[in-house]
Amino acid sequence: MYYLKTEHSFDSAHFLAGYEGKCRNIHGHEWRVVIEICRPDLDEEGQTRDMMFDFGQLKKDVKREVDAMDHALIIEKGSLMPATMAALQAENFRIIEIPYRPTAERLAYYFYERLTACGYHVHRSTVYETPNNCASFEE
Ligand SMILES: Nc1nc2c(c(=O)[nH]1)N=C([C@H](O)[C@H](O)COP(=O)(O)OP(=O)(O)OP(=O)(O)O)CN2
Ligand SMILES: [Zn+2]
Repeated sequence: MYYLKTEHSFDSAHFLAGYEGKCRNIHGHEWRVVIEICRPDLDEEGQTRDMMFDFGQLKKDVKREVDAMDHALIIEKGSLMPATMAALQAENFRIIEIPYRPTAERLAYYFYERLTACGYHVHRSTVYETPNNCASFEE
């Protein structure tokens, strides 16, 4: 099996609703997203001969998906009071609501799904919250 790996980062804020500890407060991370794709064989001719996939295209697709989460407040749907949401929206802050807690695990799954939907056979999706802490999803 051949594997290709690329990564891209985004800066966004989140908080963990219901968490007992400092992470219940809004705080930010430089999230590092590492995507690994795999394929058992290589292209046999043309521009991508002896490649499983062109890095250039993979990098573009990963960057697009990751940049879509950049400089936002990522919120679990329903975890803020409606008045708080309304006030944030009135300020025109960039809010991304997701249907689950914005943990590294869930974001790893989120990017796994997004890149799979782009047609990649994703081997593993890893999201680093800090340089030392990461979570991965793979089938
Ligand atoms: N399994 C998971 N555990 C935690 C997650 C997560 O996504 N998956 N997330 C958090 C918080 O978001 C928090 O930002 C990270 O907490 P912590 O490790 O305490 O981060 P710090 O870098 O600030 O740690 P210090 O050692 O205090 O510098 C928590 N857990
Ligand atoms: Zn955090």
